[in-house]
Amino acid sequence: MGTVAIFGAGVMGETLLSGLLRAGRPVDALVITERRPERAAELTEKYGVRVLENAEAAALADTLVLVVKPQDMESLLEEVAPHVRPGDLVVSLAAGITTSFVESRLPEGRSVVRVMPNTPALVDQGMAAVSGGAHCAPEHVAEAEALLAATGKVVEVPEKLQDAVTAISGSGPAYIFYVVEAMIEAGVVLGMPRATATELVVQTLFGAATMIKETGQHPTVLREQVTSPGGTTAAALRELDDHKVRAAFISAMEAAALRSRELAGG
Ligand SMILES: NC(=O)C1=CN([C@@H]2O[C@H](COP(=O)(O)OP(=O)(O)OC[C@H]3O[C@@H](n4cnc5c(N)ncnc54)[C@H](O)[C@@H]3O)[C@@H](O)[C@H]2O)C=CC1
Ligand SMILES: O=C(O)[C@@H]1CCC=N1
Repeated sequence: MGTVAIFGAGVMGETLLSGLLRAGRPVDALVITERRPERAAELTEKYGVRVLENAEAAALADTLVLVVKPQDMESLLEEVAPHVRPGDLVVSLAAGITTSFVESRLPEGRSVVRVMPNTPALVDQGMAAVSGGAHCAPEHVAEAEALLAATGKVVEVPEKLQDAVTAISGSGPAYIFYVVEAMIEAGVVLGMPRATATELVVQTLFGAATMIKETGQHPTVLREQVTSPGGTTAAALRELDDHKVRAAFISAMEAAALRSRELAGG
């Protein structure tokens, strides 16, 4: 088994690291790099993983997974580029960063896969989309898929759809947490103790998500089943429509996709 190096062990780097370990990858087949020494020490203590400098890790690894912020990608690529050999695979998880951006900073002909993961990977319920670059064979894409499959579902998409993926499943968990926060606040306004409101909202979210997944029915059908004529749900949904919540979601996700397109430009 080749060595996987994770460059940048923040939220998403740790999520991937812990997922690979849970999936049974030996810790000595993994290394991380991390600019913040206290963060590196924390992860070594927690997982027993080796921490190397970027150049050392690049020289050692066959699979290089880049998990720094888009703004830090340029300088990271400068450090690792001289050490990326022809058979290596470079996997970028950074929002907005295209395969051609990465390829152009590496020696000619290197294999690059762009991935958009999400944080539910932390509980093995991730959703990731992968796209191969110009010098990728199907086995390179399959290798990246296998890495991400350790933490959830993976689909392959044409790279031009990656900004949309970022807006849907990459940022998506944050929209759901926002809705959950709002529903808990509403419960408190209605006189419910916060802990009980939280329990009711979280189980309702879990139940609704499970219904969508397991019944295979369209969300519109499921929503109609809850909406009695002249009842409480109809009263609530009219308020949501009056406040243009559906249109707000579309605008919000268009803004996310636009921001993803901007990020490679710095
Ligand atoms: N957090 C999320 O929900 C998602 C994040 N992503 C992408 O993952 C990437 C990382 O995001 P987060 O983990 O949230 O950010 P983060 O800020 O938590 O982690 C980035 C880590 O990289 C380290 N770092 C920066 N430059 C470095 C360098 N040159 N060498 C070594 N380490 C370096 C930082 O110290 C930090 O710990 C971003 O590009 C983001 O677009 C993608 C999908 C979801
Ligand atoms: O907010 C961001 O830029 C990253 C990408 C997707 C989720 N978080």
